[in-house]
Amino acid sequence: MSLFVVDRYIGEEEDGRVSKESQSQVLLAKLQQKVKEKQRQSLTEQRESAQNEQTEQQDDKNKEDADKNSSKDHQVRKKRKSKVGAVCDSDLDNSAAKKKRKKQLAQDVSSVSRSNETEDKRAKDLEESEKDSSKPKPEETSSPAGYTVLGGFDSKVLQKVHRVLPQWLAEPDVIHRDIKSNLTPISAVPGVCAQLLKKLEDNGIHHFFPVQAEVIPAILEGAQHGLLVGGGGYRPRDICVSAPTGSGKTLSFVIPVVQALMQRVVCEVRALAVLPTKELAQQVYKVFASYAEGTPLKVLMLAGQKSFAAEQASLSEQRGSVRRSAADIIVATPGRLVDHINRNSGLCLKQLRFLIIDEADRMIDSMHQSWLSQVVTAVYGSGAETEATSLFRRTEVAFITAASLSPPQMPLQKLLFSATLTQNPEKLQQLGLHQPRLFSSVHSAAAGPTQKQDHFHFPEGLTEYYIPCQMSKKPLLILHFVLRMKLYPILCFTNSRETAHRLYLLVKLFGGVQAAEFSSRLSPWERKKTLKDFEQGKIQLLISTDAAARGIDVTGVKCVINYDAPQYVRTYVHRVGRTARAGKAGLAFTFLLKVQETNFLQMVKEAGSPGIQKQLVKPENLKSMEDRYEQVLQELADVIKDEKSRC
Ligand SMILES: Nc1ncnc2c1ncn2[C@@H]1O[C@H](COP(=O)(O)OP(=O)(O)OP(=O)(O)O)[C@@H](O)[C@H]1O
Repeated sequence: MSLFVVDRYIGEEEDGRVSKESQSQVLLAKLQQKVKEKQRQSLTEQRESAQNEQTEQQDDKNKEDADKNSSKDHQVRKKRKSKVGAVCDSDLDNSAAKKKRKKQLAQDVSSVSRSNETEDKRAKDLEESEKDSSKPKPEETSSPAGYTVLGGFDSKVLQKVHRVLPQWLAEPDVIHRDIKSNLTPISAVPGVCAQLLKKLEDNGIHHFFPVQAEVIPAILEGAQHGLLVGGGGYRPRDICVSAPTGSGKTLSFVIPVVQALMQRVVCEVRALAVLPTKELAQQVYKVFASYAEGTPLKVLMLAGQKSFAAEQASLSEQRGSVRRSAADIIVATPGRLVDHINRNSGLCLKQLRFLIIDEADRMIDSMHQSWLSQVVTAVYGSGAETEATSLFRRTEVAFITAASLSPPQMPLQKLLFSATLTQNPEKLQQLGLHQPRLFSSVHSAAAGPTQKQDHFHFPEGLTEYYIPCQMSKKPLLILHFVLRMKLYPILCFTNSRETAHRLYLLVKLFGGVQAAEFSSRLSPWERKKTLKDFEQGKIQLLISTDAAARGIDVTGVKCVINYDAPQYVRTYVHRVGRTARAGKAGLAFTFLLKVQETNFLQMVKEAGSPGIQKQLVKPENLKSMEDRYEQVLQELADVIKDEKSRC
């Protein structure tokens, strides 16, 4: 048996420090232990078999001698019968045989002791090597049992293996992060049709943001010869976009998809956008619906806002004797989408051309729900009826050969968008991307091989602060912040819905600000209404769980407060990204307990934050609020008690 030591990239956490407890060492130690057990076992077996052999040999000898003796006795007895005086001769023979037997026995004993000596020596060696196991020697590599022992238990320096990204990840098309100084007039971006340009103008959009100026032409290029083939007659490349929060990623897929589909003749589901939450689906649905207006395209949402039956009814319509799709573009959440696929509700994805995965890193994390594999099966799955009627062949991504290109291809192009797109190739692998092309504001190659995987760009207009505080003073501090600084509208995040609810009750009881809560405590309808009120300025302070951390686009949020520090850097990036959107300025404050400070600041720094400043609040500034605060705490206790009794 031989072991191979493979230097493997074991993640960024291990970078720079060699851990004794690293998985590979533990595994190696286990293997070595097993090898030693085997060696000991084989030694015991060898010793036993040697002893057995000798005992057998001895038995055989004795038997042989006995046989010889008996035949001699027989002859002697014969002779006795003939010669009486021959007795002495026979006695002489017997004594010679005894002597011979003794000599043989002595030889056997000495050979056994010799062999025992060798075995003892081996066992001794093994014991010694075990005692000295922390310092294995190279000679140990050849053991009697034929095992090869590699490595040892001493702490040796592991060879540092740098992350090597695939070329498409290492060398992306770079997107400028600074929106304001990199605006492109909408008419200067090639490929956008007059109808959509007018629509953009009508919506007050005169310039494209950097991400839009790069990504819109790239998607359009894949559809310039119609929906069947991309540039050069090949299947279009999948597109991944990693750009800061609020940089305008939504329009960068809405515009090219609407344009690519607007010339269609027959209504079929050709674009599917999947988003993690109902609220985000609703938001993207609105943008699609707005730009599809005035075209023949129909946009539909499958996110559980309506009943399943109502959604099912809206999916298709009867035209004469055939049922036809009633949607060209569907915006869905993964759960509802899978429901429709599994319950055969009439959702047909056989003509799907664009699969848009927004908040892609979050969607990859929810891949265990296998929503993507179900969509892909629905796209490529064979159906007798479609095979017969369809002009086009659908084949999953594979090697391109002359034969595979001969029939007209109906490709499925995947478009991925996120502010925190993972650079982990193993995670991206799950998406089955075809010759992907990455557009990113983070240039990995330029940043060097030691750059952390979780490295992101923050919006240019964002200013970050942290406020050191004590647990008991946090509620009072937030009241001070909200009521004194008046940076409305404020979006405040907590780590649980219970905290969000209590904080909301406290602020409401204290008075002086229009507050609301946003979490899974509310029904979908209440959540929708709350967001609308917040957008319209009816709510000045929205206290929310991470339900509103991602993607939610509320224009003009001036300030984000992390009442509870987020545990993960991605959560932080998305939370603070609710402000400083579309090139505007914004503030983010994070309350940090003493114990959280070091780790949190390190995490944010490593994530690529341009700098987070310390903001101190003098205790005397809180003095004037303390009496009222104590009184409100009493009232809060009563309200909570009352709520509990009603549950
Ligand atoms: N070219 C543009 N000109 C002016 N405003 C724009 C333009 N493009 C987008 N916006 C506005 O910028 C805001 C942010 O856009 P969007 O929601 O698409 O950002 P995003 O990159 O998807 O952010 P997130 O990562 O947080 O989801 C929206 O209010 C949108 O209307």
